[in-house]
Amino acid sequence: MRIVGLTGGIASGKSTVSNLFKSHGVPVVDADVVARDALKKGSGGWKKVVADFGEEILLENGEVNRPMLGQIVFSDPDKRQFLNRLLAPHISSGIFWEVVKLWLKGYKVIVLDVPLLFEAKMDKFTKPIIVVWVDPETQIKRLMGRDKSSEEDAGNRINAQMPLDVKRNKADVVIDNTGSLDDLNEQFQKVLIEVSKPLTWTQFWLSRNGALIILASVTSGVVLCIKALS
Ligand SMILES: CC(C)(COP(=O)(O)OP(=O)(O)OC[C@H]1O[C@@H](n2cnc3c(N)ncnc32)[C@H](O)[C@@H]1O)[C@@H](O)C(=O)NCCC(=O)NCCS
Ligand SMILES: Nc1ncnc2c1ncn2[C@@H]1O[C@H](COP(=O)(O)OP(=O)(O)OP(=O)(O)O)[C@@H](O)[C@H]1O
Repeated sequence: MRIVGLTGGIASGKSTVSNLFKSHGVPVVDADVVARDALKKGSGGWKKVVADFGEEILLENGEVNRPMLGQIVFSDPDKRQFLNRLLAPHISSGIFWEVVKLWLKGYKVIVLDVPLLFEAKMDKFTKPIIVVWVDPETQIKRLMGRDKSSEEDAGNRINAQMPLDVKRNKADVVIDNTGSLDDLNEQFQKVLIEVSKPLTWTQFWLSRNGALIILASVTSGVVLCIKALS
């Protein structure tokens, strides 16, 4: 199985690229969705967050007040690190099980859309790594436009992540999303060809079909040995 890493900065366009992958039949595991599940009322992550941040971060219905928690953690690096440490085990296990589900379904290529792929050191499990890059002016403009946030809030969120230029230097493939959606789509078509190339042998043996071949070979080998010895 080929596990493609998709990352970038906040509002650089990862979800937009994810949607292109999905529309071409390539499944995507979205770490933001997994992280949201990890904070759902009653979950393990929710219990830890309520215990440590207090009930004042809850809405009346008992769900976490995400904008309020965001205000707290994106303006205070220590609190953000603390939240990251609380949620990291829940997010990584959630991603792991999503990958297992797709493996069982027999997908050969899947995409992990993880904003903090490098920060969380998950890059070592993915190849190739695609970084969606935008220039700083476009990034803050799109972030403020999408979230209806102030320049200060948007700046705090951007500064909470590894600089996008550093991520770009760590990439196998860079998508420059500073231009129009048509420009993005044009670059995406080349990326799609790249990630759809035949699997390497290692990736093949790690896929469900590869594992089934190994299992069938081992089983028939054992049966033949037993027959030969009896
Ligand atoms: C603080 C929270 C509640 C704010 O929720 P909100 O709905 O406002 O934002 P949302 O979750 O949609 O995240 C939007 C973007 O913010 C960035 N972001 C989220 N968490 C972090 C973080 N801890 N550090 C840096 N950037 C982050 C990502 O680029 C993400 O795509 C939420 O972001 C959260 O629970 N974060 C911690 C979990 C986490 O690390 N998520 C990232 C998945 S790898
Ligand atoms: N090429 C583009 N031209 C114009 N707008 C774009 C382009 N690409 C993305 N956008 C817009 O920019 C905003 C951010 O894009 P998107 O949500 O895909 O970013 P993201 O990297 O997934 O963000 P996050 O880190 O918050 O999950 C969205 O409103 C999206 O519609």
